[in-house]
Amino acid sequence: MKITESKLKGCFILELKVYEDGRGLFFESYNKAQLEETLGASIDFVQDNISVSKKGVLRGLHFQTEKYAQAKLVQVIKGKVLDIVVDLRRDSNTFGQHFKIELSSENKKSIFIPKGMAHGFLALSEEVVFYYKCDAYYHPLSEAGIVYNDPELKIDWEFPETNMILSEKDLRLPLWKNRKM
Ligand SMILES: Cc1cn([C@H]2C[C@H](O)[C@@H](COP(=O)(O)OP(=O)(O)O[C@H]3O[C@H](C)C(=O)[C@H](O)[C@H]3O)O2)c(=O)[nH]c1=O
Repeated sequence: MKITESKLKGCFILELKVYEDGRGLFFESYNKAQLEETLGASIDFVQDNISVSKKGVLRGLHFQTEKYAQAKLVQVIKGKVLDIVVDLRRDSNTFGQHFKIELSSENKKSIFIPKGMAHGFLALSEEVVFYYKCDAYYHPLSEAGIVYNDPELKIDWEFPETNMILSEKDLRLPLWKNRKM
């Protein structure tokens, strides 16, 4: 597995080693020891999530606050997404900046997203199966987010806004300047 740090400190891109043969292929989607060695810290995921999205679905930008903040290991099992991570950490020199990457079942890349980040993705293929591990449980009262088209974040989703599909909840998410801390 090749691991490189993104421009957001602590957010890593994992390129998994794929073993192909006449039957198909195999790859380790998660290896605790290798990830902990990279992080220099322990990681204990407690919840796995799967979402299925059709082309144009945008889920995000989401995060959980305070003690329910989640670190995530995200990957695409089927299809392709544009994945976006926003640095919410006030003491970070990339505070307010975002990192974007294409994740797909083809490139088999995954990203480790540390606590203190907002996360979202846009489905670029007809169907996307998105799978991710979280190191804190879902806690609805701690759910928070930032609206996808916030004028300060200036995220280019590289997709026609008229073709985007968002939940009512996500359309009503606050601006960056009004986000829940
Ligand atoms: C996140 C979550 C949701 N739910 C329930 C709550 C709703 O009734 C339903 C759909 O939830 P939601 O619309 O928040 O799902 P997404 O829009 O995919 O949310 C995710 O979107 C982005 C990409 C993320 O990174 C977050 O982890 C997560 O917020 O599942 C649960 O039961 N457990 C959970 O952990």
